[in-house]
Amino acid sequence: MTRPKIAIIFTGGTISMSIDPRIGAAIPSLSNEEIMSLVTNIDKFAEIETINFSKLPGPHIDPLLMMDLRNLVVDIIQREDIEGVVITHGTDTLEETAYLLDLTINCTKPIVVVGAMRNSSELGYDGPSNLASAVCTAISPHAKNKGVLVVMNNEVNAASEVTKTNTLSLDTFKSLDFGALGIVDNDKVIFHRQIVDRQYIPATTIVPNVNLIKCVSGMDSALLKFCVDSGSKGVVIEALGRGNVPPKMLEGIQYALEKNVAIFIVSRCPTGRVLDTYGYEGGGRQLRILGAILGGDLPGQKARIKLMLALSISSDLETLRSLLENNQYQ
Ligand SMILES: NC(=O)C[C@H](N)C(=O)O
Repeated sequence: MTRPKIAIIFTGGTISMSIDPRIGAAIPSLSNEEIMSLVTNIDKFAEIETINFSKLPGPHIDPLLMMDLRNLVVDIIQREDIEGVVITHGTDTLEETAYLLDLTINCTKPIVVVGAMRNSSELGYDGPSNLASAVCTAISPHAKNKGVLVVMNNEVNAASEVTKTNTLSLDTFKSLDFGALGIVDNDKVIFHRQIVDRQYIPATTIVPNVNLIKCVSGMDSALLKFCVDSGSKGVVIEALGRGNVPPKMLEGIQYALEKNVAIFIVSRCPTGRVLDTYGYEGGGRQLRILGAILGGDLPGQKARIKLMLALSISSDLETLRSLLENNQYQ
């Protein structure tokens, strides 16, 4: 019987880690073959080709590497013999890589990102079961045309919606606004809903100098001005509530926009979208009139990826607005 062929690209993360006895802490150490040997019985479902990208922990993966990974995935997914691609990744930055892949790859074949919360030296290493679920998702006909998916702990989430919510739990990846897309039940994938708002940004390069600033009460413009003066091409502001900033930040926002540095507003609240509801000083209405762009319900780290990609297409603020807001605010 011919089985579907799946490429698994290994990038590192806890799924590749064990405890190094010299330091008593986890580092990437397992070979791809060692990991695959623990995913018992997967060969009954799929033929696996393993590809090495890196052996890096999540915090060592930067946006330029994410783009290299994206270009590799594009090459592999185009191969006729490959039905789907699975990517192993450190969970700390998994959502950023998954979102970058989702925004920049336009294809029907499944692309699944997976990791582990416990390394292979810990009790209950979850890498093999997560990998098995990821492969089962990649071969599922139902997973076609759904963009990039994140599979962990038997749940399937959309890369555009999911975020890491807990430092320890196996159940850490959640789509806080909308809930999971589906589940992996043994080898079957069951979807409960569709993703309504997928977006494609035809970027093949990325502009890495984009900063993220989280608002706090009483904040002033110092950090914002520092970003602009040190060469930022755009700044994401995790604003307060519905998308408002303390009044002393207005001067910095104006300073940035005068220098053609894009200001992309999201909220520091874990759920809900930003909107220009408030008209007081520093309220969203004023930010929008000044020229700030609104980022919907994205968390800051994903908004930063989106802005970096959009900046590789254009630095014109109005073009950026239409790419980033994508008709959400008309
Ligand atoms: N669970 C994990 O993968 C966390 C790890 N620190 C990483 O991102 O590489």
